[in-house]
Amino acid sequence: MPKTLDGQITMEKTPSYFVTREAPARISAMSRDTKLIVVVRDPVTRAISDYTQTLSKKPDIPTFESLTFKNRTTGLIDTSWSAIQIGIYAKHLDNWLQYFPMGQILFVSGERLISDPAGELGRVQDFLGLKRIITDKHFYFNQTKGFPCLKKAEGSSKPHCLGKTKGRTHPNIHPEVAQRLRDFYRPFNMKFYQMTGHNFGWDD
Ligand SMILES: Nc1ncnc2c1ncn2[C@@H]1O[C@H](COP(=O)(O)OS(=O)(=O)O)[C@@H](OP(=O)(O)O)[C@H]1O
Repeated sequence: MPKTLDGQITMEKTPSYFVTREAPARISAMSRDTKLIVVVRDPVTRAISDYTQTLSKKPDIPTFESLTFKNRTTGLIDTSWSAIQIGIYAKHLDNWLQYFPMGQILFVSGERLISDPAGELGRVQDFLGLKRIITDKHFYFNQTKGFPCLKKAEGSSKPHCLGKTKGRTHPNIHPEVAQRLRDFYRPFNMKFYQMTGHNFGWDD
């Protein structure tokens, strides 16, 4: 990490940090004051999104259903499959709380990042002790993309949406499979809501 000067904030983003066992100890050893931001979304949608991303690179992988279950008849879920494992947020958070207090971690709602990007980024700016520079006026909803986009990209006068790999169409998952996954995640989600003091609304 480069040294941060007064008035600067150094940021580093890697999706796998949150689920990497060694990450909290290593980051804490580097700087105990590091602020941590984690974007979380409904773990069922997250698993399907994860699968969709893998499928786009390896079209020959088995179906989502066959990877989800260890045993389809009993409904036993394969928790060793990373797409499932990553969504057990309470378990991963437990690991971080051994090294960082809750006040140093901000959980951003992936759903609200889409429905109210300025509101969610407002929380991020407050958490980082920044003035709320990014507001509603920076975004518009792009009907073609189906997502919010920036009215102007940084250093440009043109609108900017995230790339093609963000916001892919998900395959249809059998409702029974999705329901079984909802039931699986519910207790972990409840624990996560309790730990963070925030109901993300995935089980409403
Ligand atoms: N504004 C905007 N535009 C496009 N996409 C948006 C936006 N805001 C959030 N999202 C959601 O971001 C999801 C992709 O991010 P990833 O989690 O794959 O990013 S990363 O690879 O972990 O960095 C992606 O998930 P998928 O829909 O499954 O592709 C989106 O739902």
